[in-house]
Amino acid sequence: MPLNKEIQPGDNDELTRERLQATFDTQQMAAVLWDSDLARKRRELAKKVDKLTVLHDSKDMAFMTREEKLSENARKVVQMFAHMADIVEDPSDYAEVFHLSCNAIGHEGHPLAVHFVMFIPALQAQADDEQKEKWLMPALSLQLIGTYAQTELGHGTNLRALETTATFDKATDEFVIHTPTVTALKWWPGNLGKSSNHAIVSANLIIDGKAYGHHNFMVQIRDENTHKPLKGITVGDIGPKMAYNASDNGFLGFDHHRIPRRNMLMRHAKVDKNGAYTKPSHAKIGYSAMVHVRSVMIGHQGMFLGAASTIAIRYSLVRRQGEIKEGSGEVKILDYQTQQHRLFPQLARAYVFMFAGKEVRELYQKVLNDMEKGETTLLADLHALTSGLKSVVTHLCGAGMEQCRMACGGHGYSRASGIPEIWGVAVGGCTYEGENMVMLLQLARYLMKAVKEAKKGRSLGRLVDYLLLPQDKHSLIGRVPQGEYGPHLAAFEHIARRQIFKVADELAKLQDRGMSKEIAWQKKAVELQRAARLHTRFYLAACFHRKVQSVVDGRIREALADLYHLHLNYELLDMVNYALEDAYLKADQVDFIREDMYRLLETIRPSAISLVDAFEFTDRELRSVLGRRDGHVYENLYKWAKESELNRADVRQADLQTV
Ligand SMILES: Cc1cc2nc3c(=O)[nH]c(=O)nc-3n(C[C@H](O)[C@H](O)[C@H](O)COP(=O)(O)OP(=O)(O)OC[C@H]3O[C@@H](n4cnc5c(N)ncnc54)[C@H](O)[C@@H]3O)c2cc1C
Repeated sequence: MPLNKEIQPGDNDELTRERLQATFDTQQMAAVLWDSDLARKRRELAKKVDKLTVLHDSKDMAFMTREEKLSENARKVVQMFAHMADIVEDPSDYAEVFHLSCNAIGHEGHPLAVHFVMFIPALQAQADDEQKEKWLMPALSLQLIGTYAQTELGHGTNLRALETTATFDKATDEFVIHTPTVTALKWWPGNLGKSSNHAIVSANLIIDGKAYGHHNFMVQIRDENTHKPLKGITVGDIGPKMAYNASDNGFLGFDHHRIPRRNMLMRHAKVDKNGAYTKPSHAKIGYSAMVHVRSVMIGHQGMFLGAASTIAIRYSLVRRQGEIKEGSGEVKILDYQTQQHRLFPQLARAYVFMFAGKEVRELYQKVLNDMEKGETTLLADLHALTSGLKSVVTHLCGAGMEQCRMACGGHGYSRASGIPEIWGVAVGGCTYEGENMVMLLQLARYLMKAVKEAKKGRSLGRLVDYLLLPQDKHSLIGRVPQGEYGPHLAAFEHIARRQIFKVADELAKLQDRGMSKEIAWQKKAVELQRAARLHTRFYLAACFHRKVQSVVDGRIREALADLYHLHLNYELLDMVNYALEDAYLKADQVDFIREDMYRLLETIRPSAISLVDAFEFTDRELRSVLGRRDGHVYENLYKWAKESELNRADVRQADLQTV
């Protein structure tokens, strides 16, 4: 039995030869990436979806109009729920259901996406017991379909400036929801435009003329039977986007629309019938729905980059172009060092983003459990961690996927590669759930607080403990026996710590000179977001280290360690200017890192196919001709092109206009 369980009869010979070189069992590696139980569930689920033709794309999504995509995904999501009990082992297992959705529907969205990703988690976290009783079961059984409406046409990041109002009317025990200006229209919420009949709406709470800031309200927006917008409500779709075009992101306006007082989500903040307001125990407690999405999106981004890496690496093993040695025949493009240097670091990032996603989901679960008991100490840590990870991971994913696309040459630019669709979806993550730059600055604020504590010899939280440690003057990279990577990780730590303290000192100096705190912050904002990025990249490297250490199987651990060491080298070179500034690294050490990175590219090359096979993406899920598991790319590219709507007739009426 070959170690690589992906080998199947009928595969392209080149890929089979590649797969026979595997030094580890791909299914065991899949268990490290997904956890063994989920990996098993994913495999079984994919087989069931293969047999259920109602869940298959009726034609390639690339050839569909937006309206066709929306209808197609509405059809499939209904079928998905109708067959849910036969396909998934545990419908409450988010990861399993997400895998089903990736196979059946893809990444461009469906009418129930925000309902499950944001609406239900927001209800779970912010509704009180009585409200949960009323709305949660109907939501879970799809009697009501909801979205999360926070962003407005005029304001996204600056939540304090949101204009929608919820004014308490004591006489009727109701809130009056109103959109006072065009810029107050809710804008962007997913599945608002056409699909949802309810929305959790963020609005500025006003009682007796006093504003209490934005709070969340459950608002029915469409009739349950006719699906028509209710009186006083204007709702529609915001039009086509870069991607997510199977999703109906929408706009929403209210004309003095009345809802019962008890429609304010009251687990934390409360308003009684006399208009008395009780504030939440923690200022950020209402953000839990956003933190939830951030905590799942890290792993999803890892999956997106993993998918793009799978496509590009498989294709690079099928594609031959040019010769390395004249006369010895065309080589697989993955044999070029430049191609390896382009792709393997992206693969390593995909792995570590998946691992970080898992760590963060575990922390989120812990924070949720704590919050049930009224304990909120870890919420700030989680907020800081997810803010940094969300920003760094989405940014690096976007950049990494673009490398994957370019590595596929012209065919990468075709929708047949599948990369443009995944890329478009992935980079949306740079903006939603908190715009990246803004999130980095929020993490920077936390880091500046942590410096203040560190200077008093105290730690603000586990993730910033390292700020208490002394700074080494010089790195030991290249000065310890070959194969020891402790000094590499120490370099990440050093670079992050130095930048964090440096910018804290600079801020303090500006303020000592009489500059206000706010203006000083502006003067150092770019340096502050750099500090946040470096802190997060250290976290990611340390997370990779923890994962490698936790693996028991020797062969898996060795293969994973190669990827980890490549990651350390590649990322360090990417940020080497910080280590050169204070002469922490010397030029010969930088050369050492580079040479070791080139060595690792060669080491990883024979395992490349197995490292991507280990993601166990199905062809149905990848939706890529280039990334086909069996490697039969060319004949299928030709077949795919023939499906183009422009090929339906040899000559169309419009073609005659130009002759
Ligand atoms: C695909 C997608 C899906 C979405 N889904 C939803 C949804 O379901 N529900 C919902 O409510 N919203 C949704 N949104 C909206 C999203 O949450 C907002 O777009 C996001 O919060 C950013 O707000 P904005 O668009 O107003 O950008 P802005 O806040 O206007 O930001 C524009 C630029 O200004 C900069 N900037 C802004 N403030 C600062 C600051 N304080 N310091 C430094 N720089 C700053 C930003 O860095 C950015 O570069 C979605 C958006 C997208 C793209």
